[in-house]
Amino acid sequence: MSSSRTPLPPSQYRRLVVKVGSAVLSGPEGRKHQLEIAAQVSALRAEGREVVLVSSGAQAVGMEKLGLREKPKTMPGKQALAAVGQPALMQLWEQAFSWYGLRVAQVLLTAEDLGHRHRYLNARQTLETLLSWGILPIINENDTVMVEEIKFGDNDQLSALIATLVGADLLVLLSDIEALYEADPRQHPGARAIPYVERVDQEVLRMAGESPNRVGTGGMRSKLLAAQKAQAAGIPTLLLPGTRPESIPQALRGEGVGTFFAGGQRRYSGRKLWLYQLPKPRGEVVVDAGAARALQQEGASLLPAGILEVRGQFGVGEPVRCLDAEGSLIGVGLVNYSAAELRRIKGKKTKDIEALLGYKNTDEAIHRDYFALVSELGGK
Ligand SMILES: Nc1ncnc2c1ncn2[C@@H]1O[C@H](COP(=O)(O)OP(=O)(O)O)[C@@H](O)[C@H]1O
Ligand SMILES: N[C@@H](CCC(=O)OP(=O)(O)O)C(=O)O
Repeated sequence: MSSSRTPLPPSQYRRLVVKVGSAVLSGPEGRKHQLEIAAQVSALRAEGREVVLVSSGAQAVGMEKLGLREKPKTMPGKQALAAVGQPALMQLWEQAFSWYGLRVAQVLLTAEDLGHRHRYLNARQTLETLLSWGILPIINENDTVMVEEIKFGDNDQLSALIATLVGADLLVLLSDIEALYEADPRQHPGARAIPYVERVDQEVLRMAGESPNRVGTGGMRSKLLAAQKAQAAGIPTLLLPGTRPESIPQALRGEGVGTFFAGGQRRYSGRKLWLYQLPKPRGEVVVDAGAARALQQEGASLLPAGILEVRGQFGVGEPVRCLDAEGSLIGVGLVNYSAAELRRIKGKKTKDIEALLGYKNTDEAIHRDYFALVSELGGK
């Protein structure tokens, strides 16, 4: 189950996912930064590295196109803005990379796309094909069709998922800030930069200030959560100033810029890692103490008998969070019964399932092979 990756020296990272935040691409210097990032990404490619770009900025570019000073507050407003900005954003990238003879491809995804295993694997094949053709994939969330329930959260989370999906050696987060600081430097100008983070734990998460910048979505906390997700996959993360993209080769040469988050031990691979990283479980099941113990200590599957409560609406095969009676997260798994069915068989013995439902799918509500325990991964 657990597998470890031998840490590579940064100079040998072959496959990189580079995420560019809206703040870097907007404002009077936005186009300049974009051109400079294209130059640096092209240089990485010329060195024989593969790059997948995750680019925010559809809404920021949309604001510029429409001459708006503030981002709309409503979801349809943001979606309409992204619809205006996304083609313009892609046009700018296409132009910028054409200087270096690089062809680009647009890939728009929703969390729902990566929340279904076969669609997840399909997305991977598409990205692998593009990379094998020497084309630079440029990914963004498909803002125009997303609704809150199927949203990734933000592109920091998306980039960590993509890094896992393509088996990247490194995730690079380009933001409008030099590094992670002890505290939000906007509120604490004296805060010191942190060059190295071994593990993203609660203490590190507390360093992040609450709100993002004017155009960003996630803020520093979301970058830390992305680094944590990448860490669970054994992938290191570099947080660098996208306003100075020459920081990318500097960091790869081992010069102390930005913040480096160690990759750590990969605890899971394949399906279990995917379950752990799932952006949006569809519902929750609350289990009794006996079931919690069986799941956590005995490596058992979850039987309907141990379920106390079923929350939300989900279908067969969809991911749900599993909580103990105190509300603590035990893990995430794929259910063998729908929410409506589980409500009818919760707390009941296995032998009664068929009589209650008129059929029996399997004995288990969640099979062990489709369940990822959060405790083994150090919290989520
Ligand atoms: N501890 C911290 N260290 C560095 N930056 C922080 C910290 N806490 C909050 N921030 C803020 O996070 C912002 C970057 O996040 P975000 O607005 O999401 O940017 P992006 O558009 O690049 O995704 C910075 O501008 C910074 O003010
Ligand atoms: N998909 C959105 C970006 C969302 C997002 O996460 O933005 P950011 O925090 O700047 O990386 C857009 O293109 O405007």
